[in-house]
Amino acid sequence: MTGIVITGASGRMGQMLIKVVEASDHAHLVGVTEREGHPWVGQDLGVAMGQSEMGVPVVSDAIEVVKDAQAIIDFTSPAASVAMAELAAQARAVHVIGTTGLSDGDLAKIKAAARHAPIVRAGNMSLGVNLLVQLTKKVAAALDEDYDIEVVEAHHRHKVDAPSGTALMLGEAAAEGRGVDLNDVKDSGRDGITGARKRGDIGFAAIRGGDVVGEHDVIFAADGERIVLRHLATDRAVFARGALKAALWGQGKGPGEYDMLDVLGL
Ligand SMILES: NC(=O)C1=CN([C@@H]2O[C@H](COP(=O)(O)OP(=O)(O)OC[C@H]3O[C@@H](n4cnc5c(N)ncnc54)[C@H](OP(=O)(O)O)[C@@H]3O)[C@@H](O)[C@H]2O)C=CC1
Ligand SMILES: O=C(O)C1=N[C@H](C(=O)O)C[C@H](O)C1
Repeated sequence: MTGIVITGASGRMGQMLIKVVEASDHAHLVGVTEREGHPWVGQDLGVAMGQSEMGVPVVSDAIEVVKDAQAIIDFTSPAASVAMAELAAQARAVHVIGTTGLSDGDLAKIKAAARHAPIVRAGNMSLGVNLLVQLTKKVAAALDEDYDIEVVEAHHRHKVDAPSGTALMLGEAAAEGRGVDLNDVKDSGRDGITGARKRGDIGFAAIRGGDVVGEHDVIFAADGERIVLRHLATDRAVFARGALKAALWGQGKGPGEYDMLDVLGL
């Protein structure tokens, strides 16, 4: 049984991850974290959730629980994930990072931590999206710049980052298929008199509202036809199941940065 720590236990993904790990025959919870000052901190997890005692502490200082863990599953905030990467590296535990909105500076710190322990990171941990990444690469490689590529995503009203991590994964896949660097062709947040679309650009658009779990379209639009590759997530369990799979897959792996394509063998 692999001992797991879940960070951000009260969050949308934290709660889903707790359910998925609790239901697993291959993993068990050794601790969960919440940010300092959160009302759950200091309580037993079961009691905090309004259920019976689980024997799992909710702590704000992750050091207390990471020492007993083989893997940490982390869907929180960029600052929290960077701090956790250092702790997980010290404990030589597998760190699964689902957090999105990471800056280049955050990514550099995560890369440094991965010199000491395995880190699996992906902006989307579902099988469906990772398959769509591969399909996007293939379609982009088959089409020339007569086909304008646009990535459109929709998420719930609470989401704080845009474009979504998934949209960026899909944009990077499209750029790779075309043999270009996304940084050179990325066009996001159009507003006002932006001028006509530049040939070869990869555009991004974000919709925020209600309780949308996560929807992504990759559109290849040419004169006379349009190809649309679409993924609709309707249940956060798809992300949580992928994250647990990554935590188990990472056991025994050497230090380094991995993604869900590695985990899923895609
Ligand atoms: N890769 C993937 O497949 C997916 C990625 N995500 C990403 O995961 C992240 C979280 O999403 P979601 O669950 O919806 O967000 P939530 O805001 O619901 O949850 C985040 C949780 O982390 C807590 N937190 C913040 N800082 C710390 C800290 N230092 N230590 C411990 N806990 C902390 C927050 O507490 P508080 O609210 O009190 O600050 C909150 O409970 C986002 O970046 C999102 O984009 C989401 C779904 C799938
Ligand atoms: O914040 C979310 O909810 C989600 N975030 C991830 C992203 O940024 O792509 C994955 C999923 O779409 C849900």
